[in-house]
Amino acid sequence: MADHLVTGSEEALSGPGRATGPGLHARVRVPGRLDAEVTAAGGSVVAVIGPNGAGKSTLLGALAGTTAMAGEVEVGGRSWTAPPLAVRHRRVGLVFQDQSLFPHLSALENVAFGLRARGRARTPARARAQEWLDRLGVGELAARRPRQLSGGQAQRVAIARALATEPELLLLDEPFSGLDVGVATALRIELARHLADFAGVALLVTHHALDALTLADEVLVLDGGRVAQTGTPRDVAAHPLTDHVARLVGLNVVVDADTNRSFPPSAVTVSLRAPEGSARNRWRASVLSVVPHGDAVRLLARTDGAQELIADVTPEAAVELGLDPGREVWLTVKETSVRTYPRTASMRP
Ligand SMILES: Nc1ncnc2c1ncn2[C@@H]1O[C@H](COP(=O)(O)OP(=O)(O)OP(=O)(O)O)[C@@H](O)[C@H]1O
Repeated sequence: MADHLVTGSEEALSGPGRATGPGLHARVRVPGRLDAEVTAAGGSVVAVIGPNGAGKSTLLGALAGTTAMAGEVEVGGRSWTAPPLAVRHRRVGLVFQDQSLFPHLSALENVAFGLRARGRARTPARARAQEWLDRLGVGELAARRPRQLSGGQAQRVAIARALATEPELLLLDEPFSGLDVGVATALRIELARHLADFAGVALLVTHHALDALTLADEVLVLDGGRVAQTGTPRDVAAHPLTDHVARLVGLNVVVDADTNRSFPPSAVTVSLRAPEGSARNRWRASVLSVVPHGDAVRLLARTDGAQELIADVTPEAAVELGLDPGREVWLTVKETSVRTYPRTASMRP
């Protein structure tokens, strides 16, 4: 049975400033790679997160029609799979990490290309393309070829190209990776503005908690080709069900029978001697890495039970305790810092 995801909540539909348009319902099966169901309301932004190989790109490829799948895809109440709709007839806008702009075309021609393919005459297509480049802040670069653009500029052109055709589905596969932090931040803010006006469904594959928290209305967590969790960014960040998401949002999660127990790294005490307290809240562990983290030092350690936990300690404590990789330590957390929640696959009914 496919895992089930319901995204695009009532709040997403009525949320401030969100345009609404065609929604998405898909049940996607790609043997050995993905078995998932996605429902998202028009105007919603769904962050797709999960570890490497989880099936994120496979999901986007199946929706775009470039990856063969079984199941169904329905956009705006119209089936794209029965009968199969050719890739070029799917109203999809794609933005990838490596931009995928045509190298022999100028920025303007790249954006106009999609419009021309949809039957617009040359002059209006070029005028519209220029408008979109202007909106993305790269209007003055219209005549440049992709190789004459910086990574951030090229990604702006790619976003302009994707949005210019007014797609029903916008698929963004790690659009900020490979960009400098400052450039990525500026582009994230810019994209948030355009997504607010976007009436279709946007799926954003990302490895960054910040993207999910700032851009998305809903989060879909994939793991091993299955839907591991769905919910609002706030739900998922507060109650991560997978180690991957726990790491992404900077929390420790330990499993205890039918419950997850989560706690922040700042709540973990590190000592060299076995501390008092319940076995539930203390672990013997070996230090794996020690890195600066803001004003603190972040320690990653593996417990005797092979669980990886993170702890933040002061730089003084790190020196005093000799916290180098390989060091055997005890980790303790106070019960009052632990949040307990069920190990269910969805936070929503
Ligand atoms: N063209 C392909 N043919 C067969 N299997 C593939 C193909 N592309 C990916 N896979 C496999 O499908 C599974 C899902 O891969 P996918 O690329 O969708 O994961 P992902 O979540 O996007 O990962 P990443 O974060 O590393 O990009 C993996 O096991 C992968 O090895």
